[in-house]
Amino acid sequence: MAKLRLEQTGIEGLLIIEPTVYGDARGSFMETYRYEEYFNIGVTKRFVQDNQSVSKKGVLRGLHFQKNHPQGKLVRVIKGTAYDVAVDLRKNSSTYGKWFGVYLSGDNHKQFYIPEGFAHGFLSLSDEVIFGYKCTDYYRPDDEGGVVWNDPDLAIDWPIHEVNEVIVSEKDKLLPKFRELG
Ligand SMILES: Cc1cn([C@H]2C[C@H](O)[C@@H](COP(=O)(O)OP(=O)(O)O[C@H]3O[C@@H](C)C(=O)[C@@H](O)[C@H]3O)O2)c(=O)[nH]c1=O
Repeated sequence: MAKLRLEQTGIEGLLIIEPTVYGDARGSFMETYRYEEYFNIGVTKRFVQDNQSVSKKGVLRGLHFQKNHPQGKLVRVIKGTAYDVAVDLRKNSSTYGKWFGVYLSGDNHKQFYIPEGFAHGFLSLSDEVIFGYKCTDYYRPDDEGGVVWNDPDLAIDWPIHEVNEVIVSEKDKLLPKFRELG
């Protein structure tokens, strides 16, 4: 059974989840998603897509969202360590414009549930980060939105001192600022 440990983040709906890990002489085992148990702690949307990315140290992906078909995401690091950030873009939220960051690693097994209505991104802090996530809606390239990672108003405290250089895609360098979002 999953036996989940839950941490609140101070932002409604945004959850840190720690599944139980069963270690034995062979290695370890954990359930990374189980519908009814995750539903009971607030992960209520169905998932329709699973993704995996591999990143070198210093790669920063984000901050991304979909405009008309928002995706909730259950994210985790399978191998390596990343600093993962969600920004609340829900206009009716008391924490609108606030960000929350958490270290996710293959060793701490933490999962981050980012509901619909957030921008999401992460910074890879180890030589290789294998990142896996489930999404509540399909990827639609024509619906992509984003905010530039180093937006001055969001002022995200990325741990860039832990990497030699920050590597950002050309697409992500051109993302608008938070105050330019409609
Ligand atoms: C995200 C995504 C990308 N792709 C393709 C498009 C492109 O050719 C290639 C790389 O796409 P990107 O540069 O957008 O990948 P990436 O920068 O890793 O995008 C991801 O970033 C993180 C932070 C998220 O939160 C995700 O939702 C997603 O936006 O993969 C898909 O086919 N399906 C997908 O779901």
